[in-house]
Amino acid sequence: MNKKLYGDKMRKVTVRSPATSANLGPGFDVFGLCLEEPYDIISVEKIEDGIKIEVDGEKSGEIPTEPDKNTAGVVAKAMMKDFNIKEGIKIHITKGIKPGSGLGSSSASSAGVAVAISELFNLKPSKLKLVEYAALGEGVAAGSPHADNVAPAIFGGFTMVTNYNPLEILHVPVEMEVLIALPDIQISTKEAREILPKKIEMGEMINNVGKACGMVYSLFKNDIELFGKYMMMDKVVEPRRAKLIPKYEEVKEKVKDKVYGITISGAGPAIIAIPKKEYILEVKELFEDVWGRVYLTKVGGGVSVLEKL
Ligand SMILES: Nc1ncnc2c1ncn2[C@@H]1O[C@H](COP(=O)(O)OP(=O)(O)O)[C@@H](O)[C@H]1O
Ligand SMILES: N[C@@H](CCOP(=O)(O)O)C(=O)O
Repeated sequence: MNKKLYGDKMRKVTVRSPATSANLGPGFDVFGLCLEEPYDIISVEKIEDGIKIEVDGEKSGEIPTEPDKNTAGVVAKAMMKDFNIKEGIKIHITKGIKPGSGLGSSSASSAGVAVAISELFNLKPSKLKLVEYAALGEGVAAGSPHADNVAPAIFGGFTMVTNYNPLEILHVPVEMEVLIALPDIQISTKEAREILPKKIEMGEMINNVGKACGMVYSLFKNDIELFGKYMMMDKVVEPRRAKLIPKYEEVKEKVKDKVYGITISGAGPAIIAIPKKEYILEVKELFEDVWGRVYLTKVGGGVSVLEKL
């Protein structure tokens, strides 16, 4: 971090905002995991007035720069109003996370800008409050302000959104290596939510609550095998979205003895797997052959400040 004396004269803050993997099977709209890679780099700089947004990097041509349509702009606008900030800001986003990937691309911008603004104007909100602001961005990207990506992006580790209105987040720090495959297609979260049922059967509910409880228990017992087993047992969302991802079922079957768990990351098409140590490279190569891009990464610690000027 740049250690210049900034005091009141701080002009610019740059943060690294990570990808996140939501749902983890049975924890739809509740569970989220922060990843170390990929990530967006976001800087927020004071200007005279207004909110200006510039975007470059992965598929940046597809991302709106109007503040009301960009997730970062929506978050910035709300924070500046609530904290009565009279100056303007320029937000520069370098996308490292492909939009429509199932890796919380839109949320990374929301979470990153929330942290950068709070540092730049010395606002000191709680982490929970930052998640609340960041979740507003998801309203424009996904059509609902779900917080299961922004929560791990801000807290790091594994998070559970246990209540909306008021928002409640539980945080569990975890260490784990994960493989993320990114097939070369885009899935809009909004559309992947529309194919889900509005109501589910009692049996499906009992299954998913049971498996989700098992996953949380296994984290506290450090039992990665049990965590991965339950992660693959979602009966509600994953089976309905699996058909959107080419070769997903086929590959899942092929690697079932080489990973502790595998499921769709967020709304897809990204796939998250927890590989058994001895098969990491084998599974990585298989994913690369079928889907192209693969990240071998770890659970991360959340948005970090890179520079203050
Ligand atoms: N700052 C941003 N970063 C990424 N996507 C954004 C941003 N602002 C708005 N969007 C829009 O959000 C949508 C991508 O979000 P979403 O479908 O939830 O995918 P992801 O899983 O990658 O977050 C795209 O329509 C994109 O144009
Ligand atoms: N719970 C949401 C998560 C969407 O995550 P994203 O990374 O695809 O934006 C859902 O599954 O719809």
